[in-house]
Amino acid sequence: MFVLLNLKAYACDPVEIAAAAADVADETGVRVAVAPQTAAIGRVAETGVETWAQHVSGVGSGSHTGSTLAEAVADAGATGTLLNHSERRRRLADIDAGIRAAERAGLETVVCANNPRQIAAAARLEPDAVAVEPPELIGTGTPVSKADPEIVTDSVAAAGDEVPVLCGAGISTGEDLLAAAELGAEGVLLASGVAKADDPRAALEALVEPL
Ligand SMILES: O=C(CO)COP(=O)(O)O
Repeated sequence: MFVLLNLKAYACDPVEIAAAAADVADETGVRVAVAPQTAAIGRVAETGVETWAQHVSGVGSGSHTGSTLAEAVADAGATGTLLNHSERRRRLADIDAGIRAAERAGLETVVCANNPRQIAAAARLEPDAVAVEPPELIGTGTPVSKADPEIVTDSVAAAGDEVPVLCGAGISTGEDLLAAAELGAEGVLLASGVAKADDPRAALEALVEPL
């Protein structure tokens, strides 16, 4: 299972969480990546943890003020990027351009979507993986794998054989992770369960413990 930890814009210490994630990955062999704020990518990557961007713009270098270049986040140490997160929705053409920009920069891509229909469309754009996250469950602590297991199994079917599916929203425990795996997800995307925890290291350790 791939554990992709999205720190969003939470008021957490990204380096402390990244160092804990690097240790947990080393100690358990579980693939754990951290997606911090863009400005923290370099500092997070220095911990040795697999580092992702939360978003890249679908542009190359040029006159694009305020954009986030895929090449720039790759230079800073990121090896992958989320695209079209529920809190950063893009139009289809922008998602396509974002995937192509990420590919040019050598970044792995996970395209997020709300439901199995959107997962089918996202998978046709040929990202490395897709992630289904029902927006109504994000940040609730109610795991998608329990509240709406069919959205995961239907997304796995919709994505087809070629594109792995992650699931997210409300995932915070090892039990949630196992449930996601049983539904066919190859990873989880999570945020508040670790980023807002009093002890993020302990939260991460407990999360991967049953794997
Ligand atoms: O949006 C998410 C991850 O990208 C899920 O957030 P929560 O884990 O806080 O529900």
